[in-house]
Amino acid sequence: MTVTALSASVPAQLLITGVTLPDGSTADVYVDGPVFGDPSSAPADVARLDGSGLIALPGLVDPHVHLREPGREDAETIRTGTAAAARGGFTAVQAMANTSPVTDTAELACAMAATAAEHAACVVIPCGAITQRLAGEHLAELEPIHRAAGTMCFSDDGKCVADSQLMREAFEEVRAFDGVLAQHAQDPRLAGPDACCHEGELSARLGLPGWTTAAESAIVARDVELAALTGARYHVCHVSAQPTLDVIRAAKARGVRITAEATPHHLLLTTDLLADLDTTFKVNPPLRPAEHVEALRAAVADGTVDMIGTDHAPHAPQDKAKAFVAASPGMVGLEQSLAVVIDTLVRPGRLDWAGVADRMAHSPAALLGLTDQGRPVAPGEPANLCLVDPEARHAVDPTDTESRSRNNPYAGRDLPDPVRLTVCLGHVTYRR
Ligand SMILES: NC(=O)N[C@@H](CC(=O)O)C(=O)O
Ligand SMILES: [Zn+2]
Ligand SMILES: [Zn+2]
Repeated sequence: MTVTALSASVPAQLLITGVTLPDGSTADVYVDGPVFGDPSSAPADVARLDGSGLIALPGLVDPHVHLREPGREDAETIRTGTAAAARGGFTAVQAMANTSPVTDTAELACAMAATAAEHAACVVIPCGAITQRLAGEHLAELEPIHRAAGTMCFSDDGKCVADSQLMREAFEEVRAFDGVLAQHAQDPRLAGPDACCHEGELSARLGLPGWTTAAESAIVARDVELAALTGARYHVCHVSAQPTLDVIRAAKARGVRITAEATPHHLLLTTDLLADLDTTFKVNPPLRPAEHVEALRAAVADGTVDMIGTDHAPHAPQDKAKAFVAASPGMVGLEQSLAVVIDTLVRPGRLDWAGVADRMAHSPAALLGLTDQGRPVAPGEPANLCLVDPEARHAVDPTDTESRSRNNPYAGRDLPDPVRLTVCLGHVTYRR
């Protein structure tokens, strides 16, 4: 099993025979350098791979990962985080801005892109901050970041932009280049920095500060009005709660330009995992009861939730080995994202492979403005591929990872082990 940085390889030539495409048809797929070629034009001695029983998805795109570089390279780096991405089938990721320093200037966005060009195993898009230092007081260099780094998406993720007027001004600035604001929806008065458990019977019993679903849905409802007012695009990070889904449905019905993502952990895990106060399961927004998990699955299936975003959030051991209220929130997710989608949505018959390609490649690529990602697996298209064995399974081992961190909420769980091969713009970035 190998993971390779893009800069350390040349585009490959590879013929994958008899593979199943997302629409259910069978075809040969020919990786001819950076594009897919016509299989009948492949040379007789080309390297071959038997694709029977395998699914050829487009390379997956993750709109929400934390790579921790610069500032917390002990927890993750661009190299290790994108290696985990390649192993998870991803060919592009958006790196959130809550690094140290925060990605709030054009210079810092370009520095991240330069590091990625040297070390990354997939395409890395720097997300720009909405406000300077994520402090929620003054706007960051929105338009300069867009101009310098091609960034379309801006977010204070980790923090909520609570100031309505500042949010309005940010919408107005990104509207000019058709950019999008991605909100970490957490009203800081309803769910403050200590909030760490879904507000309900369990938070009361454990004595943990509650995180009401209204803290999420109220912010999204406000932002919908600002998106409608300004005509700008709006994206909801890591939706966790049923009332928020109602707000998103109503906004879409009104024609507001809104998209939303769900994480794999909110699609599988429930709040009762907090009963033993294991900080691995501490995350923002918190794990919710089963009725919210079910509502989220239905929303991904019907398209109310447009895409999957892992919110891959690696943390060093000492930041998790603390009292529950003091521990850092977040969990890794890149290497198990497709596995969780298969078990929660594909196997139960709620999403077909074309749906997976849409929620995990086409939709996030459109959000980020990536024209060469999330495209069909077809001759003439960019050679981005995630080759999937839908039957393989294993017990998840948190130490068997490309990530530098081990805060894996699926430890010991029986899950699919689907990714056989990842190809990014013709480069074989992962092969098992
Ligand atoms: N999700 C989390 O609990 N933590 C994220 C920040 C975030 O996505 O809000 C992190 O950066 O660790
Ligand atoms: Zn967040
Ligand atoms: Zn995040």
